[in-house]
Amino acid sequence: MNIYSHLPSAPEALRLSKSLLRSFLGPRSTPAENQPTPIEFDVHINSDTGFFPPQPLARLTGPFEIWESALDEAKENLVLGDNDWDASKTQAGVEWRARVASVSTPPLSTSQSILTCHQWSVINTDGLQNLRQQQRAHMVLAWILSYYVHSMPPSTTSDDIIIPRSIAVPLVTVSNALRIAPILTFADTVLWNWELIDRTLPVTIDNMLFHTFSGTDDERNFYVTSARAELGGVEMLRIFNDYQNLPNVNDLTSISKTARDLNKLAGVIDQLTEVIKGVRAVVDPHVFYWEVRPWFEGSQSRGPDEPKWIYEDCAASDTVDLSGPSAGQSSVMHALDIFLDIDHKLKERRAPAPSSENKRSDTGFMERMRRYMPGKHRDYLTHLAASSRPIRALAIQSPAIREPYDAAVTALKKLRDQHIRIACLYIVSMSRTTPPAGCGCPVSAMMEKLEQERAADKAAAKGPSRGTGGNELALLLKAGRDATRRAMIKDN
Ligand code: HEM
Repeated sequence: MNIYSHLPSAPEALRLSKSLLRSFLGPRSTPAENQPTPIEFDVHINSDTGFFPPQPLARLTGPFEIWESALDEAKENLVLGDNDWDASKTQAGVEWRARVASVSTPPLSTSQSILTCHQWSVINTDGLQNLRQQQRAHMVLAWILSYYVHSMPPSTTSDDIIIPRSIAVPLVTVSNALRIAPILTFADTVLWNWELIDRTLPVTIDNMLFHTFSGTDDERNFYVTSARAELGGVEMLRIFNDYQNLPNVNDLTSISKTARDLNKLAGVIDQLTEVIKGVRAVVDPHVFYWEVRPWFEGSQSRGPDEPKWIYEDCAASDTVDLSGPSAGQSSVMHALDIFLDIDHKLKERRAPAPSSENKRSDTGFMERMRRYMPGKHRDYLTHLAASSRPIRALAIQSPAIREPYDAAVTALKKLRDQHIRIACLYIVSMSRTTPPAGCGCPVSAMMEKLEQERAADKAAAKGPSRGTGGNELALLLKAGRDATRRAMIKDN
């Protein structure tokens, strides 16, 4: 290793020395001793998997095997409830749901009672022996829940949707143990939803196989893209960790390292932007919008007039968090926001002042999304947020860090600009199209075109597009981008 390449040049050393003098007035550093290590938060930075478990979660056995087989069967046979062109699939859904719910409702007929040969019951989750088994149980039950709700034919009434106790009770119990929302989350679709293609090879993106609801490559590639961003983020976690563990933040060596690491961070964020951009090549927007995204909807994702999900035998279904999964629940992205001190809640006085649209947006969204993360990951974020050496404050005091800090913020702002474009293409534009047609004949094509025009009118009348969390999409994402820009020191 050439150590000279890591030393500052003469003018840079002069600048750093001046900065050092000024830094004595800056934030006080605290010794790094007795700091919890990332691994205590289930964040495996050293083994390169970050918020992913270091190995895939093993299939559950014993009494829990019934959940695993129900999920296998659902993946094989179930389709979205509005897919009415394949009667055999519709029937498979009816039978599967009856079996899962058999513990709630007595069988109606002899033919249905035959279906209960695998006896469903409310399985006690005390038998799950460790964190990994609890995570697996959450993932399997959350997928079963999504299959249960979204394979139902579209409701013609506003009646609540009852989630049978066979799913609801163990899901809520295991969610309480993990301190995560009792619904499909980013962890269930990305962090815990994979196995190794070749078990003799390490955990890398090319060696991970993701499972899907729709059976499409588009859905698989959507998870791969999110996973790629998540694994790319491990390098950021290392940077945050190194900074937290510096014995002192004010000496010349530390300032020089921090400046270098912030520049490196800007480079990593640029790579994540490329990853997000890359989704266009591998995920078809129409397939995503019509065949993948409906599986992600949570309770009342389409608005407050939609039927609510009620968890049988679980107290206070009304107050639990039941939004759908989103990369907004990725702990890596939250860690980045915390490290750079992005003020999504508009609590700080920063320039340029928030627009009236910014103020109208859902400023509590990012904080709410943390409740959809595993509790241990949230603890890591809390730990990071409690740092006694906030980097933005240090950058304000230390000219040598200011520019690299602003470079990292600029990179994150550009990432959010790019993400807005993607979200608009995949959701806002696609909401004006019609679902894929069952037949390719010219009459059908003409009917489809007419239908599309009608749908566009309807979409315009329906108001703004919503995220899976039910929020107003464009307003939310732009507010996040503007909050990022507001962190720039040179404008303040
Ligand atoms: C087809 C690709 C994607 C689409 C359509 C999409 C769409 C969305 C939507 C609609 C939201 C609003 C929150 C909600 O769900 O209610 C959101 C939030 C978010 N997404 Fe994506 N997303 C995509 C890919 C990604 C990827 C690959 C990342 C990885 C970095 C990402 C990171 C985020 C973050 C961090 C948020 C929270 C809001 C913010 O930080 O600006 N998204 N996304």
